[in-house]
Amino acid sequence: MTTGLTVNNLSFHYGAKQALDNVAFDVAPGTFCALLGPNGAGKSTLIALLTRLLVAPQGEITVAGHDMRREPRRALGKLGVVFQQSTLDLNLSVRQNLAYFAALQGLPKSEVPGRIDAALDQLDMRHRAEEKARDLNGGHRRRTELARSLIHDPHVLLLDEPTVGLDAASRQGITDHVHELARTGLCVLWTTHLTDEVRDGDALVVLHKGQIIHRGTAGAARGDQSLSDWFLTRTGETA
Ligand SMILES: Nc1ncnc2c1ncn2[C@@H]1O[C@H](COP(=O)(O)OP(=O)(O)OP(=O)(O)O)[C@@H](O)[C@H]1O
Repeated sequence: MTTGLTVNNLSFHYGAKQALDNVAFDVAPGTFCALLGPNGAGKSTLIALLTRLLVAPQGEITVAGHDMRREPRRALGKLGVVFQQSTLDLNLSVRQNLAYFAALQGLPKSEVPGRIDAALDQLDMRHRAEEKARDLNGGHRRRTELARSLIHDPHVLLLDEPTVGLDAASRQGITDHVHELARTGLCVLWTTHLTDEVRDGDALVVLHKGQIIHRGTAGAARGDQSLSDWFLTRTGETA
């Protein structure tokens, strides 16, 4: 039994359209895994299945040893998620957004203030805690969402193209920070179509037209080429 993320034999159709075809991979604790795929590869569908927004008729998903089909509450309880679209309530403060999520997670009330402070400290956001989410820039909103995703001590962190719409400095900051979280033992799955967010030491899963066409370490995959050129030769798409 793994404490990370395991996906086996996962397929999904939207009507006649096959979005995922027999997808299988795993991500160990302490690993930053980049799920790289061009537009339409199936990344969002995979994230929807991993978060149970969609349920696949076939295949297995295990989160920290909990089977998503048989023990969905336990599996989801070990997951932290940052969706592609912001899900902050812009009329609430940073602290209120996190408190709302803590209540949804059923965390004991007495623990909530301490957990919020610890999560905000991790993202260097404690000094912004009382500001309305509406008044934050895109990078700080993302950091707030990342802090929120950590508040219940997940074992597995899923991020669906988390840098979309951010400026270069914010993109770099979030990418660095999540790599650091993986170094502290978290199992991270980061979907992207941008090869510059992937580092040589990262685990790499390449999804193309619903199928996994490569698994390995990014540095070993690209060899002497840039990852972008390697990706182009494998998929015919630029990234
Ligand atoms: N609701 C839907 N109904 C029908 N087909 C869909 C639906 N959602 C996605 N698809 C198709 O499934 C395939 C995978 O889409 P998905 O959104 O998962 O890819 P993606 O890798 O996340 O792409 P992007 O980076 O553009 O978000 C695509 O061919 C897409 O057109």
